[in-house]
Amino acid sequence: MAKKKAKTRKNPANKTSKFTFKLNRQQKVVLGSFLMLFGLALLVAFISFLFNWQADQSSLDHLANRQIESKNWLSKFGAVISDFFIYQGFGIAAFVISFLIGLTGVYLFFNFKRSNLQKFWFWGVLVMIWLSLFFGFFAEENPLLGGRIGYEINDYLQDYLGFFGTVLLMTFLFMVYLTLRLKVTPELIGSYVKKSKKDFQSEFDKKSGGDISETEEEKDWKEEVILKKQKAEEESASEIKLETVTPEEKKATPTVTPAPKKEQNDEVEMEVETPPEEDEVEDNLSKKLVSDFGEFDPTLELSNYKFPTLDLLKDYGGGITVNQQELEENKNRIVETLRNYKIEIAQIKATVGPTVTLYEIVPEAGIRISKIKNLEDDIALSLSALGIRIIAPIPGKGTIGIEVPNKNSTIVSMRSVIASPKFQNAEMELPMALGKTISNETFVVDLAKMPHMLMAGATGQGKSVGLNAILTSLLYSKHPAEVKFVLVDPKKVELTLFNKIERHYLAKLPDTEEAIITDNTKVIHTLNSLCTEMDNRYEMLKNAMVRNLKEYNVKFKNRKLNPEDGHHFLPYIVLVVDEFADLIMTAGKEVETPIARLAQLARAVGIHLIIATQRPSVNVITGIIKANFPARIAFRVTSKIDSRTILDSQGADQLIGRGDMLFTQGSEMKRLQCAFVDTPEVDKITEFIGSQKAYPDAHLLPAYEGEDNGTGVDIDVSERDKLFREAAEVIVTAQQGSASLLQRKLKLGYNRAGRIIDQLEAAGIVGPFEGSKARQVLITDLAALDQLLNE
Ligand SMILES: Nc1ncnc2c1ncn2[C@@H]1O[C@H](COP(=O)(O)OP(=O)(O)OP(=O)(O)O)[C@@H](O)[C@H]1O
Repeated sequence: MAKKKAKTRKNPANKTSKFTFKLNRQQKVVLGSFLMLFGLALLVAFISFLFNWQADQSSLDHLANRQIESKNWLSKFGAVISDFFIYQGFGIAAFVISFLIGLTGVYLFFNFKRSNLQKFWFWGVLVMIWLSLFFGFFAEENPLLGGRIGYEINDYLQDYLGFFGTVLLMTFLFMVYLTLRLKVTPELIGSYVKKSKKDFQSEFDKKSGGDISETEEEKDWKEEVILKKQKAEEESASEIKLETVTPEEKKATPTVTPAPKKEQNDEVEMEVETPPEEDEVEDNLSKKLVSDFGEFDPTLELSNYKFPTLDLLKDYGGGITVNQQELEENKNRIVETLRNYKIEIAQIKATVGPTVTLYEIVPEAGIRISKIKNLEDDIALSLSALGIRIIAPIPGKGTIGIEVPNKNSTIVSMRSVIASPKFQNAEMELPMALGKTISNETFVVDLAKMPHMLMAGATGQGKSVGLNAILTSLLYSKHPAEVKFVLVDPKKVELTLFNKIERHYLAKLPDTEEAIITDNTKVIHTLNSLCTEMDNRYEMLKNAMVRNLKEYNVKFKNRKLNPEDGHHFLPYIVLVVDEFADLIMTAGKEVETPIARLAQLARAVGIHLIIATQRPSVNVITGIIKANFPARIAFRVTSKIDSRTILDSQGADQLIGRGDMLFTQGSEMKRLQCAFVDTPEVDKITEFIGSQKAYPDAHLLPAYEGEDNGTGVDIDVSERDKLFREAAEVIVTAQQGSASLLQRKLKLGYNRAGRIIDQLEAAGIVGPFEGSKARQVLITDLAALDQLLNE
């Protein structure tokens, strides 16, 4: 039993070796010793053949005649086999064969790892052919050196490549051997030459030094110096040794396990067989596909697509101008105001941004931070400026920040942020260049990481420009195959420009005219369709055994997923909703529920949401929405309450408008000046894209089957799920009509549980869909259920 087990156990060390047939240890020893001796015999026969080949020519013709003797040390066998390998074969290069056969014997006999052997054979045979060609070329008249093969190859090459061509080819092959097999590189030769030069020099020095007689004193001094030098060298060597060797030793220690002592009385010898590793067919297939066709390129269909150029964006010119006088005045006022309240400042520093200047102050020891914070309005009054914001303390800096708006603000052009290396070199999935920070650095974030964003701001403060800036960033960085937008614009005027890129970048419901959604019912349909798309994508991810869209696409590009199984490259989908408040007011739960579902689940499948609203009140941005939108942008809002709703802290009410904004992604809050992109610029960009070759249609989302005609009341009884009854019992017992309950209790996938719920609704067991609440259960107990189902 134990033996059997041991036999089937794999030895990971031998994973790489692949054999076509299996030998046990005894067989290996027998075959190994045979091959070793056979290799030796060949060697003897070959050597002997070199001396006797002419004399043995006649014996070759009369093999059967026992009267005719052969001079070869291995007689007729030796003569025949040598003639075969040397004269008819590779010439003296055939010695390599005897070596390879002998070596194979050694490997088998001592049970060495065979991957090295394969290398020996591969390179051995190549060397043999090369040598044969070499001798065939340079010693054509001596058939023993190049053999027939050398002669023929040389003849063939001379016909096609000529004399020089053949020499060049041989030289090239020689270099290939030196580089790939012997790992000889020009650097190595260089260092070798240097070393031998040094050796030569020192030898020379020694010799010439010996001639000149040194005084005893000089000798002593030299010896001393040499000794010191040696000592220092030894020391430094031992130091280096300590550094380099220790980790290796450390690494080796835990893995070294003492080899089991061989039993002296080995009565029962256990044999461990290592079955060959089976190749993973799929993996092999994908590797083959990749090697044949290269990685899948999703951009191939629009391979001539040209990204919009920078000159489509306007340069609003001029960087930040520092007004020394203004800075000085502001500084004095801040210091004075604080002094009036007995707050002394130890240090003050100003950083000039595009719209605001940050004055960082370090108060004298013992000053309470809250005291400064409370002086916000007083400082604003003394500076007679709006939009003062006090950050006390600035996280991670240990200073207090006072942001004061500049008299003349600078426009941050979209062009400058798109052209910045930060954006151009951003290794992000969905990079968005939002604008510039207070220290005038371009601020780029990844929407894929956020994973959803909420944007609020009173009217005219820069929301639409902000949305355009985000969309522009994505247009400048992503190919139409990689990202699709679903645009919801109840105002009907803000996003219409993007209609031009419908067949490049937009996604829409099938059988709809316009890709940009302006109508409330269509919004509901589209949101539900996105939920279906999300579920479908989850199913695909599950089948592909990956966790997120990025991994899925990598796997698909590597041709590890078969398109015939329904797999295809998945673009990111960015849903942009402008005027969310308007939607919620008119459609309420019908919009909130799918938005909440998408926000909760869609991140892994590459669906990201950007929602903008004028009115960030609590009935618009509900708890569930807020909880799922960690990234928030606030433009200027009208009240502290609005600021709290959107940012969970005040500050947005202190902004100065025109793209001045606060951005938070959870913890830290950043003040930014939003990049400005004007409508004509967006027009030019969409025109540039729209005039290029496009896909036949916009990206189609799954068709939405409305509740009235879809999940319908008339689901065929015969189409009920096998677990229908069981599910009904679970629901009735728990008196809770939720799909997730079924998922947990019956261990089902989301889709199946959802379908069962629909069937339960059709059977009148649960009530209709009620948004985020669980459905009402219409049957009170199991008896009633039995009665209903048996009817
Ligand atoms: N980043 C910015 N830089 C400079 N000016 C800006 C910026 N953003 C907005 N503005 C100015 O503010 C004006 C209004 O901006 P925008 O149309 O984006 O406001 P909004 O918040 O979308 O308003 P509404 O909610 O009424 O649509 C713009 O026309 C522009 O002049």
